Amino acid sequence: MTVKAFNDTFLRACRQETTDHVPVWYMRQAGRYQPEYRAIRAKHTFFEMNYIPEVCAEVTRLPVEQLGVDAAILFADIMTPLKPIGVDVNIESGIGPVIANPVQSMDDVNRLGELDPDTHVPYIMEAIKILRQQLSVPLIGFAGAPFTLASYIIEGGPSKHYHKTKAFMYTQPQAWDKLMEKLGTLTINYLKAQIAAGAQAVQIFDSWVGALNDEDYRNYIAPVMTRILQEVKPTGVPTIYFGVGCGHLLDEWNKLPVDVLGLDWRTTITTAREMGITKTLQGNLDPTLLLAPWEKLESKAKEILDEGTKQPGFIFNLGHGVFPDAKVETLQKLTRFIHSYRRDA
Ligand SMILES: Cc1c2[nH]c(c1CCC(=O)O)Cc1[nH]c(c(CCC(=O)O)c1C)Cc1[nH]c(c(CCC(=O)O)c1C)Cc1[nH]c(c(C)c1CCC(=O)O)C2
Repeated sequence: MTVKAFNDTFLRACRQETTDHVPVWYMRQAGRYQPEYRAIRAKHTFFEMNYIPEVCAEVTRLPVEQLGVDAAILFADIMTPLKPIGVDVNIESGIGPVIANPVQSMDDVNRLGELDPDTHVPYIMEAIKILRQQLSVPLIGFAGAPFTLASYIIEGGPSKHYHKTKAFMYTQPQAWDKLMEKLGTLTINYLKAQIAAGAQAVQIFDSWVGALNDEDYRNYIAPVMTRILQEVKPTGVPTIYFGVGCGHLLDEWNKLPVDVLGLDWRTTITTAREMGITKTLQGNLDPTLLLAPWEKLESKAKEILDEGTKQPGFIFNLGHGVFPDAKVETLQKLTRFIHSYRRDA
C-alpha cells in the first residue's frame, strides 16, 4: 500500500496561510445521497452506525475517497453525546432527532447528567483514532452548540419557530442559565476529548441560533460560546462556528475567540468582509444549487471563489448540508472545479 502525502490545505486555510488550491469539504458529506451510505444505513440504526467504530470510520472516509475533499468530518450527530446524559433521543429517517422526554422545567434540567466522554462515548474516541491512521486529510471533530442542542431537547424534535425554546429562555431564565451552563460544560468536555483522541479541527454547529436577534444573542448566548471557545483555544486546534441565517449576528460572532466563521448563502463573503470580519470564512453555496443545471451551479461557485480568494483564509463549503436528492457525480464535478480554480491575476 502506498501512503499518500498528508494534505494540510484545509488547516492552512483555517490559519489564514496561503494555499495552492482552495480547500473544500461539504457539510453532511456523509449521508443518504450516497448509495454506499444507504446500503450501510439499511443494516443499522443511526446510532448503531456511531457505536461500531469501524462502521463510523468507514462512513466518515466514504466522501473523502469518493469526492476527493480536503477534510473529513467525523460521522456522528450533534445529539450523540446527549443520549448518555439522559436525553431519550432517536434519529428518525426523514425527520431528524426526536426526543421522548423534552426538558420543560428546572427539575428536568437538574436531571441531566454530566458527560464523561471516555466512559460514555468511547466509541467516538475509538473511531477518531482509527481514522487518524487511515486518513491523508485532516479530521474535523464537532459538537452542537448549547442553543441548538437546547432547541431539540426543549421542542422535542425539529421546529420552525423555536417558540418553546425562546419562551423557556424568557420565562425561566434561571433554568435557562443552568441549561446553558450544563450544555456548555458538555460541549467543552466532548470537544477536548475529541481533540485528545486526534481531531485536528473542531466545528461547533449552532444551526438554529439565527432565530434570536442580536440583543438576545449577546445576553443569552455569547457568554456560553465565549466560555467554550476560550476553553478549547489552548489546544491550538482551529475552531469553526456555523449557523444558518445568522447574517444579523456576524458582529457578535466576530467578537468570539473563534478562528473560522461558517456562512450560509444569505450573506455573501463580500458582505461579511465589508462588515469587518477578518477571520477565515467558510461557505457558502446554497445546497439547492446542487440540483440546478451545471452552468448555474458553476457560475455561482465561481462567484463565491472570486469573493473568497481576495485574501488568504477561505474554505469552500455549502451554506448548509447536502440534501439526500443531490447526485454524487455533481459533488465530484464541483470538487474538481474548485480544485482547478485559480484566481485571475
Ligand atoms: C441540526 C443538526 C443535526 N445534526 C447535525 C446538525 C448540524 C448541522 C445542520 O444544521 O445540518 C450535524 C450532523 N449530522 C450528521 C453529521 C455527520 C457528518 C457529516 O456532515 O457528514 C453532522 C455534522 C449526520 C446525520 N444526521 C442525520 C442524518 C440522516 C440520518 C439518516 O440516515 O436517517 C445524517 C447523515 C439526522 C439528522 N440529525 C439532525 C438533523 C436535522 C437530521 C436530518 C434529518 C434528515 O434529513 O433525515 C440534527
